[in-house]
Amino acid sequence: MRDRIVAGNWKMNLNYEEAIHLATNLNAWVADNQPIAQVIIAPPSIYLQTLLEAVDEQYIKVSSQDISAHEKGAYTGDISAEQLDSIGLDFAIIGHSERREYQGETDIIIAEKLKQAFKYQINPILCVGEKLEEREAEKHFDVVKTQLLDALVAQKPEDLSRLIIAYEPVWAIGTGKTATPEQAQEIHAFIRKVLNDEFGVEVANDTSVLYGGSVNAQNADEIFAQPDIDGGLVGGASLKYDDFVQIIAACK
Ligand SMILES: O=C[C@H](O)COP(=O)(O)O
Repeated sequence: MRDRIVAGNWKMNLNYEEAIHLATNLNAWVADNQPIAQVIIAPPSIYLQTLLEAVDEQYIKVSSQDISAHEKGAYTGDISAEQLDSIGLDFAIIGHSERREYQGETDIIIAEKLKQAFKYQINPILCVGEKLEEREAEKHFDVVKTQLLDALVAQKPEDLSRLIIAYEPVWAIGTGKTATPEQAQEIHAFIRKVLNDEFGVEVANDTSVLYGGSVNAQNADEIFAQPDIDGGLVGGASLKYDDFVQIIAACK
């Protein structure tokens, strides 16, 4: 059985008080409602340690939004896997399309980040997904396959048991345009086929593949009902308590 997961990527939103307020309310909701899905929050890095202490890890896991490709040294602003591990953090989003676009992250850099995560037993949420022009040119399967293989072939096979994948079509992120459940299912099944062909049936069957891109309280049910969609990576709607708990509850 694959893990069902709903992760909230807060991106660069919420001040300190808002972050504590949302995290503690979510923690209480999860404790009361015991959802099937593992709930993860990915706050800005400045709040990671505080939120690790503010929530109960049996209810909510805390994730970094990024990880350095380097072990240590003169990399101003970076946070290393070892540092994240040293505060007890178990998850990191890697290769989000906003970092690919605004920070120039390539598949080669992303492969290095994954190696660092695995070295320190951090579970990476690897983001892949095509841009609008790539979808319109019907290149989305090729783009996603290349992103997956470039990131994963360099990893040790035994580390792949920690892997979580998030398929996020760039044209659906923050735009209000969601992939239809059928479009999302089609590419999630394709991702599983690539995993099967390259890394074997166990990795294909056991890796949770999340959908991200304008998931909200209204569309979550239908998206999460697809057989190859194991949950969601949620941006905007994860900042609103009422919406996010409905999305968590929709992941059955
Ligand atoms: O990491 C989350 C995604 O970028 C989705 O963001 P969104 O739900 O605001 O479209």
